[in-house]
This record gives sequence, C-alpha cells and structure tokens, in this order.
Amino acid sequence: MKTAVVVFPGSNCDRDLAVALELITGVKPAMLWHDDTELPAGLELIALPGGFSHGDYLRSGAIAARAPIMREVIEAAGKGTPVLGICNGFQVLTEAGLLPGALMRNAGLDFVCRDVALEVVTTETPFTKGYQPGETIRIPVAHHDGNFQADADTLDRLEQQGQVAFRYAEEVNGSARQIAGILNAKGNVLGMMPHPERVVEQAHGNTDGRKLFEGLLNVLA
Ligand SMILES: NC(=O)CC[C@H](N)C(=O)O
Repeated sequence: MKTAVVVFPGSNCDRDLAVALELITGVKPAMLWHDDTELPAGLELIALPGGFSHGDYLRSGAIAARAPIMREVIEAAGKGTPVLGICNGFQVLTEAGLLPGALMRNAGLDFVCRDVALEVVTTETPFTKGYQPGETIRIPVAHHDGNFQADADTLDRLEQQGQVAFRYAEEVNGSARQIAGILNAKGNVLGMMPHPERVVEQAHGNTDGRKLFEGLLNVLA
C-alpha cells in the first residue's frame, strides 16, 4: 500500500498521520513537501494533515491550497486517487475546490479541543466502510475554524447524494446541519475536522479512528 502525507509550512499533525498510516499498512508513507512538483507513481492514498499551514493567514488552508504540490493532488483526485484531508487538510481541500463549502470561525469563537461524539452517516465509501451505519464513535477535535458552512442547495445535495460522511452528535462549532466530514461527488475525496489519526491504538485511550484507515486501506478481515 503506497501512501503519501503532504507537509505544508505550519503542518503539525503530519507525523501523527504518518505513524498511523505506517501502523496500519506496515509501510512508511512518502512525506511530500508543499513545493514538490511531482507525486510518487502508484499512490493509493494522499493524506493532507492537520495544522496551521502558513499560520492560518488569509484564511485557514487558503495559501496551502495554491501550493505547487496541490496541482498534482487535484489532478490525482480527478483520476480517482483517494484523498483524505484532516482538519487543516479539510480546510485545504475546500480552498482548493476539491470539496464544496467553507470552514468558518467556530460559532463560539473559541478553539475547541476535546473528544466529540460523531455519527457515521454513510458506510458506502472506502473511508467509512469499516464502520456500522449510524454507529456513534468518539474522535478528538482541535480547531478554531471548524464551522462548516455552505448554501442550502449545496447542503441539500450533500445530504441527498450521500456525501455527508460524519455528523457531530453534539454541538461543537456551529457547523451547518452538524456536518463534521464530507465527500466529493465521486466519493474519493474526504475532508473531516475530527482527527482519526489521534485514536488508532489503545495507548491513545480509544481506537475509534483506526477503522477509518483499516477500511480505506483494505486490511479489514
Ligand atoms: N488541528 C488543526 O488542523 C487546526 C486546524 C486549523 N488551522 C484551525 O485551527 O482551525
């Protein structure tokens, strides 16, 4: 299984994501830098980590979305390569136009850093097939710009087409319709604010994030 983690100036969850991917695949991911201009051949997953790319200046993810490597990520996503964006990675994906909507400042204006309950809305995707439909899981969040917003037509479309992957089962940040993670129309790009890579082994206190990577990486029994 060939995976890659894209690192931007200010990313800070890249190592945790790399450790999770190596734990589950047994292979170290390629670590790509934002101004790289080529992807390694045969990638089966491109992962965009959390953090504060470019200090969250302008808007979170806006500058990173215009990095040279993102041209390649956009092209690969268009050809069907799975792309996973976590937290700042989700912000980058919306800013790059790979996912609709925007991540606004949290409704309470606070940085929210805690475990939250999530409903797995669809299991019909490579990212969520390791879960049971409607399952409630606990995954940590850590963000100040996690308030997902889109116009009503877009929100309706996301819901009707099965593009809502995760919903908060409690109030977290003011997100429209409690949306915590969405897919693109093709289903090969997932952005989510919670951090599954932070809960993949018992030492983390819970392993609810592990099934996301296992399902995605086809190592479920
Ligand atoms: N953990 C993260 O990725 C933080 C994301 C983002 N920069 C925010 O605080 O909104």
